[in-house]
This record gives sequence, C-alpha cells and structure tokens, in this order.
Amino acid sequence: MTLGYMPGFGNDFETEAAPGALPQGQNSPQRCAYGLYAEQLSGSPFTAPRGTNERSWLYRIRPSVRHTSRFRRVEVPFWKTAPHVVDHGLPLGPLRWDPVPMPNEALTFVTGLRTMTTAGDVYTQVGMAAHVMLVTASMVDDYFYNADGELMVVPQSGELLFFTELGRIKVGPGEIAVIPRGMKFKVELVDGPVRGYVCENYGAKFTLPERGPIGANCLANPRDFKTPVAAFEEKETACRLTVKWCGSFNTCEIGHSPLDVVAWHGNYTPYKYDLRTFSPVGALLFDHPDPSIFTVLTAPSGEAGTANIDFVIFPERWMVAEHSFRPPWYHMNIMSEFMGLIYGQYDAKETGFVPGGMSLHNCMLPHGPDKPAFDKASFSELKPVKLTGTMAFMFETRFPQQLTEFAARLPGLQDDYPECWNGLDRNFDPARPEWPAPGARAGE
Ligand SMILES: O=C(O)Cc1cc(O)ccc1O
Ligand SMILES: [Fe+2]
Repeated sequence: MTLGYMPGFGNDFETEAAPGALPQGQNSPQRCAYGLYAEQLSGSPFTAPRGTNERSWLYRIRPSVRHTSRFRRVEVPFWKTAPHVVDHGLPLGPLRWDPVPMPNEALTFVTGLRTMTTAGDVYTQVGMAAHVMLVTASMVDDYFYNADGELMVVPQSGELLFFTELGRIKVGPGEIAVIPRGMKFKVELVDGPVRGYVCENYGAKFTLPERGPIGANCLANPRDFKTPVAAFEEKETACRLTVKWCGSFNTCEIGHSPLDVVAWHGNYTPYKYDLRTFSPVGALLFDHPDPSIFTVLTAPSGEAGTANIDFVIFPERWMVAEHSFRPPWYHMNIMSEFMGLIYGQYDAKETGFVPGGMSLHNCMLPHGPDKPAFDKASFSELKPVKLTGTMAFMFETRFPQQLTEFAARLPGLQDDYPECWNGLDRNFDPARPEWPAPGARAGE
C-alpha cells in the first residue's frame, strides 16, 4: 500500500480521494459533489487568534451524526484519566521500570493502553496522561475517538497503521504520530505486535517551540511533519464506534465505517514526524545546556514558558564540550519528568534504563546520573564523542504526575533504583581544593 503525505506543520492543507470532491472557493456548497455531506471539525474555539485557530472541513459519505447511535458505557479498565489520585502505597521517590512484557491476549490500541501516570484535570482541559501501549490485535470493525485530548503515539517496537478520518499514517520506532482530539480512527498492526508509549494531552495542542536566537532553522523543522492525503473506507457492515469522554468509555453500534471522508481541507490534522530528522543544537564549547534545547513539540499552558507538556528527545549527537561534565547535571525540577527509551543507551544511565523501560522523576524529586555515569564522565578524556544509535524521550509537565495502581504494581518496577546513586559519597576535604588529590583517583 502506498501512503501519501503532505509536508508542513499546521499548514492549510487540501486533498481529495475522488476528483472534484473538494469544493473550491467555498466550504458549504448548496449541494456537494457526489452527494457528500460537508462538516466542520473545530479543534479550537471559533474565535481563537489566527495563530492557534484550527479547524478542518470534511466532505463525507455520511455526517458524523450518523456515525453514532445510542451509546452504552463500557469498561476500559487500564486507561485512566486525571484527576486520578489513588493510594497506591508506594513511598515517595524516583521510580524506574523494566519494559512491560508483551501479553498473550488480544489487545487493540484502545484496550491495550495502560496508564502509568495522570496529571492535571480533564474537566478543565489541563494536564496529561502517560500510557504504555501494548497492541497485539488490529481494530477491524472497531473505531475510536478521544474527546479528552490529542494522542501522541511513540512506538518503541513494531509498526502501526493509523487509519484516520483524514487519511492513513504508518509509524514505527523512531517516529511519532499525533492524532487530534475528536478525530475518528482505527489502528492496525503492520507485521506483529507493537509496544510503545502514548502521551494524552488534555490541554492546548502540541505546537513547535519558539527558536529564539537559534533563528529560522534546526530543531524540528516544519517540512518534516507529514500529514496524510485523503483516504476513505467504503464499508457498509456492522461496526462499533467507541468514544472516550471525560474519562468514560462509550460504545455504539453503527452499520458502516465512520472513515468515510472523501475530501478535506484545513489545518486540524493528524501528522507523523521522524525524530531522526530533528537537528539538535547544543553545547559547542563547554557546559551542559538545559534539555529544553531538545524540545520537539510543546503544548503550552496559559502561562508563558510553563508548558502543559514538553515533548523532549535525546537523539544521537556529538558531545564536544571542553572541561565539562557532559551528561545531565544533578537536578531538582518544578516540572515532572516521565522518560522512556526507544533504542540505544541513555548517557546518564547506561544500564538499568533499557529500551521499552520508563522512569519517573516527579516534581521536585532529585535525580541525575548514576554512579557509573558520574565516574565515567568525571574521568574520561574529553575528546569529541558521538552518542550513536540512541533515542530517549521525556514527557515533561508542569503538573505533578500521579501514579496509577497499574504502574505501582508492575513487576518490572525496580525496587533498587535509588541504589544507582549509591557511592556518590562525600569527596569534600576543606584542605584540598584540587579533586582528586594529585596522584590519587577518587574512591581508589
Ligand atoms: O535525565 C533526565 O532526568 C533528564 C535531564 C536531561 C538533561 O539533559 C538535563 C537534566 C535532566 O533532568
Ligand atoms: Fe531533570
């Protein structure tokens, strides 16, 4: 299957899967070509400023009102929504998990999401949830949309095909897909089970961060974001549509596929992005800048510089800083850091944090390089070094992240994680400013 994409971030796109299906010069013709119905999907309030105003016009076989019927509540027990504060009994502290093993049961994208943390409040449209994604089965006659937020999907192993109302997107490890709030879709496996991470954003949409003095290029460049061309499914058999709405799951039976958009135009769209096209900018002479230099996308809150969510990556890059401790510094942060590893090794923790694993360094909880990373970085020769074949990421939010029962009970929770800092002992000797003392090496 060939998949077509259009480049650009937040462009005003137009595309049609049948010639002449897209009206020209107006949104609402008296009669649409092919007898299609015109429908607007509003991703922002009508009156949002131009820079954040998002909507698309969909020309479809049936209007969305015919893609729902009477809903019944269903249980999707592992997908939790903020506010969700449970007494999980774990003591406060930094947390790290091994990868969650792939289960044997059939799990779709919807039933296979396992919430790790929630933050903020879905009712006031602030905050986020971090999920593990375990998909072993394609959605066949099942369709879904999320009224609670957009979904950023970060596969770690295996490929997924998203068939959305606006077209098809294939993503694999090293790529992300973003599906807007309210957009119907189904998810198919390409060639085997998929594991990954999902960030559910209850707040304002992800957008590109400002580049400030960096200028017009580098970091995530707009042309590397890809939006699908129109594609639709003509299916007149029994289907189900499930809607996540304020944390509840609601299903209805319909007699056709809701993916029936033959043409569309607008700027409220799903998209994919290859994280390897991110052009990092970093320390060229000395010191370790704040990790915000690696922000791919930011979901702003109302407060300047205080993101509801920053999506940050740690891609492969050269380390060249002179007379500097090169890995992340020791840190306490007002923002809460949920991290995952897609492939390779993370320089602050070369062992213990493995692909498919996760860590949580919550609001104002100390963290930083483990003892082996400290020793290596303190004593290695500072020639240029390339960190190759690595891709870690962080969902960083201004809100404290609340652990779910699922996360607290995972067998892969590493009880001994805090011990990775054992041995970072006192070196201080008021009589010896030079450390280690000439001829000696710390700890030897
Ligand atoms: O490893 C982490 O926890 C994330 C992180 C990265 C970095 O470059 C600086 C500080 C920081 O907390
Ligand atoms: Fe940090």
